[in-house]
Amino acid sequence: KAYGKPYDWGKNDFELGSSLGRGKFGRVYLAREKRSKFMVAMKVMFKSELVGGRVEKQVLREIEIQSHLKHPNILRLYTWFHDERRIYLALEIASEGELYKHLKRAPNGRFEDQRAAKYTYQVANALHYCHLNNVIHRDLKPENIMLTVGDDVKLADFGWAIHAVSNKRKTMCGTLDYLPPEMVEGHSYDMSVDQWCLGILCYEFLVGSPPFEAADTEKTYEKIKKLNLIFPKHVTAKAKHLISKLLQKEHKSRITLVEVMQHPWIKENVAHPG
Ligand SMILES: O=C(O)Cn1ncc2ncnc(NCCc3cnc(NC(=O)Nc4cccc(Cl)c4)s3)c21
Repeated sequence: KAYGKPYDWGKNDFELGSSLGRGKFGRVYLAREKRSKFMVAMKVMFKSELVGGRVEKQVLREIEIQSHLKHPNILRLYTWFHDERRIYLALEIASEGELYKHLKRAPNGRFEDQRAAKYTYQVANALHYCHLNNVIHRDLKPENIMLTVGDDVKLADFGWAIHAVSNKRKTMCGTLDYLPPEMVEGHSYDMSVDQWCLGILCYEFLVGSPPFEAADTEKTYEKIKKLNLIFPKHVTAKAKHLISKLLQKEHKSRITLVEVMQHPWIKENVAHPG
């Protein structure tokens, strides 16, 4: 083979194993690279479905973005390839699957401060790395965050969301809850949309549901624009301070990801951040 030219991987390099989960656009299998015996999570998508869903460009953008991102809290996309009918993504394995199902299964459907703060810190760290690489995730939510066997989170799915069929959020507008005001109002937006989403995520970790959840689209938009933030009494003052500093209507008033990682609520609840 020509040296210097990256090896072009194909499906014959891998043995597919059991199914790890199913999403809107395909299934995920445990897979092993034959020569090295390296294990991956192989996401297999049908081109016909992607074209139907008009998301093929997003998958290609995701591949372009994610294959260049290397960070301990971002799920690695090792390689990808396609045959006449399917596209394959060879992904890092996060054996605990989607964080969403762990949130639903936690006592009272919410995380304690230590766990919520640890995951908030790790997501802020991953987002900070993305922003340093001019990547805006824009679709942050518990379904797009994977959990490892070591209880660390991995940001995933830099394209469009897929949902594991079992614990899919009931209403397909789950993403809607996370939309910042500037996106609801169709205004221009910048990197700080991720800070807004991190605020929604942190709230959902501590409360078990997003702050502006409502019965329908219109009501959710109204609550986002009105920004009436109500905290249950178990949420501590420090946590409320951090979330309120992220859920600012004015993008420029949102605290930075570095300030999130240094916030007293994080310092107090995360053993050794960094
Ligand atoms: O819990 C599970 O779902 C199963 N499971 N269990 C363990 C495990 N370890 C790693 N990954 C898993 N699942 C794949 C997670 C994804 C990461 N990146 C993605 N990207 C994507 O779907 N892109 C995409 C698809 C269709 C259209 C468009 Cl626009 C974009 S999916 C795992």
